[in-house]
Amino acid sequence: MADGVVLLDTYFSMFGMRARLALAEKGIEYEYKEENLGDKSPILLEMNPVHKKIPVLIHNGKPVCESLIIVQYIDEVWKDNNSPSLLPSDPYQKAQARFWADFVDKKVYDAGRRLWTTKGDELETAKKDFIEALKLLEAELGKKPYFGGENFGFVDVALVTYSSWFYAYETCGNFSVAEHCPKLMEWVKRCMEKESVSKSLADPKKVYDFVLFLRKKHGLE
Ligand SMILES: N[C@@H](CCC(=O)N[C@@H](CS)C(=O)NCC(=O)O)C(=O)O
Repeated sequence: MADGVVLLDTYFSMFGMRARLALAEKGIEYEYKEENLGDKSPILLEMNPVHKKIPVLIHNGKPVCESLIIVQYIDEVWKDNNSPSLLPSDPYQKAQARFWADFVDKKVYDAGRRLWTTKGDELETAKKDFIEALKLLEAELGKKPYFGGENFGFVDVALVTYSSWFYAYETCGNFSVAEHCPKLMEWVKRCMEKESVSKSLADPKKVYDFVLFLRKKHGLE
């Protein structure tokens, strides 16, 4: 494998988008390789033999796996680039940022997935869980412009990629994020004003078409 930076990814992945976004924030040039998860490439299997999942960041031939670990790696390796650090230097603040990013992975991902893979009572529970998780995040954001405070940071990267799935979640679940969490939607708009964010996130309409395709495949439509 040649030197440099390669990202194994898929367009629709909120995890892959985190890596794209962190690389964009730091202004890193890289080779993008779109994976077909139905027919995984030998390089993906070689670089992530444990989970066999995207994203994988390959830096000078060496793989880094798991999106939040990739974002932290990018933040540490390219810390002298012109953008501020994504993670705070204070150990307590850093622990808090990691806590909320972990919360996103545990609660938002799980409830979000149930929003487009279930029906009836299960869907109602998913909706309740999803809104509850977003409300907790909205409270954590408080009056700050970003989760990172004045600067866009680690939790912002972890969560904002989900916003490209909101339209699909809302349509499948028949609810509105803005109605329940207006401040969080203002934060999404604020983040989208950053070029690093807008260019890294998938088009919500395309995400919805993709979700419809998966729902048909699994007999949900
Ligand atoms: N915890 C992982 C999750 C990555 C993940 O679930 N990737 C999915 C695509 S969104 C994948 O590669 N799935 C392939 C598979 O499960 O076989 C991360 O944060 O990177």
